[in-house]
Amino acid sequence: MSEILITGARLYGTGDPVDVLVADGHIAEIAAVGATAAPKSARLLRAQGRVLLPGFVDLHTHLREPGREDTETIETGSAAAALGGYTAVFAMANTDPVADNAVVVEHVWRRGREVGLVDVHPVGAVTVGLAGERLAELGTMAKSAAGVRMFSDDGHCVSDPLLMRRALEYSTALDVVVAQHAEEPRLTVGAQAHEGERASRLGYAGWPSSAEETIVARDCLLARHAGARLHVCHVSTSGTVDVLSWAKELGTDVSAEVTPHHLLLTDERLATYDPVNKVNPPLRAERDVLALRRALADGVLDCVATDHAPHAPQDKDSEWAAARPGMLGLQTALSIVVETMLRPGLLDWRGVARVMSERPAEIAGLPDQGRPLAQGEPANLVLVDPDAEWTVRGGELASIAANTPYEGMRLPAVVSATLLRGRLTSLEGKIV
Ligand SMILES: NC(=O)N[C@@H](CC(=O)O)C(=O)O
Ligand SMILES: [Zn+2]
Ligand SMILES: [Zn+2]
Repeated sequence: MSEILITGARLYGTGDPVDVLVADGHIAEIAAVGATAAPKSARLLRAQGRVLLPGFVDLHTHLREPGREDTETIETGSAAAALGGYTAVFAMANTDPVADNAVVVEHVWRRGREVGLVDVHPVGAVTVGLAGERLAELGTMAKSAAGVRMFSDDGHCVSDPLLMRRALEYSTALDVVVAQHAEEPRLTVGAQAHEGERASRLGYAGWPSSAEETIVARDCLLARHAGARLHVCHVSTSGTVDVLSWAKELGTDVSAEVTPHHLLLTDERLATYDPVNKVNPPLRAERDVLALRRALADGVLDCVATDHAPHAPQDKDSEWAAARPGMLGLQTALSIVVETMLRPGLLDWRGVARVMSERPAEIAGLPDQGRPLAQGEPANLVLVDPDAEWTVRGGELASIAANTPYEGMRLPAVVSATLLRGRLTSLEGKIV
């Protein structure tokens, strides 16, 4: 395998620029500029003082294959991930057929390997067909070639407490994590938007914060009693932050993610009537956004996950109530984190590495991702130009779907290059 010499990179955005020699899929050497023992044949990647970080890990992606290849495929989603700086993604189980058995998870895993742009880890469904009635065969999926590490009915809440309890108990024996889409369905019947003044003025049925918070509180208690690990998907309210903070103080083994869109956007977007802003859980109030940012900075929220959710134009460009919830996220995540966390001084680049790479890799138990930038470590890397800006155009993103809420926005930070096990997967906005 050919060597790559990254010259003049700043590790975690700090200190003097250094040279990083990548060989055989690993970091072979880190030395002062010009001081590595790089062979003449090594390919040069001029970093020009840009920021080098461990490759990002997304615990929450919808790749839509099998079933909705008209909106995204494992190939196009992998390309979006590589362009966004990701080296591993977790593909949610709400496909058609549902990833509730070894055949489907192995297909997703194999297809991800064939494409080879990012490690695609299938998430297994908790219940058969996401129907919330019977547990799926978690053990068979965990022991399959796909080696499933995370289970979720995402898109649906495992709302039956007995089923959730069983899933948590079972997960401890398999050493896997159950990720919950926290939404008490009895409280969100017909819900269209964040319950509040804006939704009622527009006549939309409200999605109350309590529908999320009650499930998170319940699941923290269930996980604690089962001695199990729980992961909470797409946290959206300040009340959930309070519940998580309490549960963590008690020593509950719970982790939680926040999406870029919940860190930036509020239900003010409802005024546009544009369903590109419709997402589950819904965009919330300013005070929620501020609480989520603070919680991500201080570790009550562990990581950022995109909830990348491609949708076809016919499922999105309709009246609000008929539109599907969800928005693209893989190629814009870093820029939104820079805009909402780094620029206001809530996180430095070290912190960005923590919330976008290290913590998600730990939560999922990936041994070769989110590793330190040090000699001998796997070369899963992303090089970021912190000073560059770009303008988002949905039609230019690698996804088949184009449903980005950031259309036309000018955003900070550009991914210059992504390396997966020492091989370039993206370079200057192009797939390699
Ligand atoms: N987030 C969404 O609004 N939609 C997701 C499902 C989910 O994450 O709950 C989808 O699959 O489209
Ligand atoms: Zn969800
Ligand atoms: Zn999701």
